[in-house]
Amino acid sequence: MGKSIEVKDIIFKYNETTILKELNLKIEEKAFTSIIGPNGSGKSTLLKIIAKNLVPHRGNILLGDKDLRDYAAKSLAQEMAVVHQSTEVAYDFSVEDIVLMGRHPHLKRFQREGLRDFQIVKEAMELTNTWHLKERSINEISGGERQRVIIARALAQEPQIILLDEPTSALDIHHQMEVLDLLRQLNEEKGVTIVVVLHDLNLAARYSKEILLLHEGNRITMGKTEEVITVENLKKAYNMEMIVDRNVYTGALQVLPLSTTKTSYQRKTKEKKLHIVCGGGVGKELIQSLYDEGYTMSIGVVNIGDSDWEIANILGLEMAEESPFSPISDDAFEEACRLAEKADITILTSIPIGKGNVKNLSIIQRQLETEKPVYFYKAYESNKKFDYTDGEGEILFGNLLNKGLQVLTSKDKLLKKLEE
Ligand SMILES: Nc1ncnc2c1ncn2[C@@H]1O[C@H](COP(=O)(O)OP(=O)(O)OP(=O)(O)O)[C@@H](O)[C@H]1O
Repeated sequence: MGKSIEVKDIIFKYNETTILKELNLKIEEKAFTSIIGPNGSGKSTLLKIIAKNLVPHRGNILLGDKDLRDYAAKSLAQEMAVVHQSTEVAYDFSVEDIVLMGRHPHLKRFQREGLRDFQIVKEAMELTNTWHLKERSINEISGGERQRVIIARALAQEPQIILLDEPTSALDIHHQMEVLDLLRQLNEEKGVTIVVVLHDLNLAARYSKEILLLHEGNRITMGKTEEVITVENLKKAYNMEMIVDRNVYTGALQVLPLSTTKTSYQRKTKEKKLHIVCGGGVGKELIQSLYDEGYTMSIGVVNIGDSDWEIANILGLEMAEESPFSPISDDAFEEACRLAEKADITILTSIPIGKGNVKNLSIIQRQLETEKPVYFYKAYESNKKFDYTDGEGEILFGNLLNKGLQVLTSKDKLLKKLEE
């Protein structure tokens, strides 16, 4: 049976500096909890306290209903395995010997490992893709391989709880996903509680059921992933603007940090004013780049809540808005035309055209009737279908090209054109 972890009124200091400030939280059994927060917020310290590697100055930890202080090292190791950040190993053990060490909490004094122990070790090594390394020295394999070996040792321990501090930091993208998929599998199929410190917010959002967000030793919030990964919470912790939306392929929440280098006071603003016709997240990177370049912009028509709308909202841009998931109304259309008229240049992005937003092409048509430049920013060559109107969009778009809509196929070309 798994056990919950309850952190009660924990205060922890290094010398005179208070690192964790009266922290309270509960991680239920079978949870998959990520701990996130900026550098120095106390994530590793908290993990070490839960692992009983550090003793708090005040407060206590309950594992199930028993105080952590009442656990002997061996019985704690039967419940909980820990994968620390630094995976350096002092002695020249073979990889298999290192993983075998995971069996020690289950052996009696002087008892040798039996067949079952070797089987468990082999299984753990196969799951972590390390079996082929078994005879190599732990100090003569790569950092990423070593990290997977240490995870194999934790699995061989057959714990109900696994604590991991940045287990993916030395891994390439393939192995990052492999490790997190494995942790998810252990969690879902065997009910193992996973508590993992992660820096990568996108991985945390994709894999966790629950997230604890720390900032300067305080808990900003803890809850379901959707409740924690919000623009407001991330801003409080990381002191920067981020966009949060859902990945169109995986459906997972994703975080796009906006540039920290060009804060508003460092930005040199440009004279020219642009109007961007975008939507569905197609324009967000362009909007950020143009903003960093110093352009004043308006956008629309966009639906409220769409990720293009979100970035424009954060940057305080003027917008012609429509209600979420609603077709463009006449009022929103007129507002967008008014904004485009005020602009020096109008830019159409590669938006998919549906019945709801086909009016956006009419904004471009109107602008083409003026003397002002109008560009189509086609960020990538694609044969992907863009017309979902049964042909109307394609005809309208063809008309725009005939009327002189200029196509620019890279951001550099667009930026150069804007400078003319
Ligand atoms: N051994 C130590 N002695 C003194 N101070 C320490 C020690 N270890 C950590 N600290 C300090 O405690 C604070 C919290 O450190 P901790 O490693 O828990 O943060 P973290 O959130 O895990 O950071 P990171 O994301 O950089 O790994 C930091 O200010 C750090 O400098």
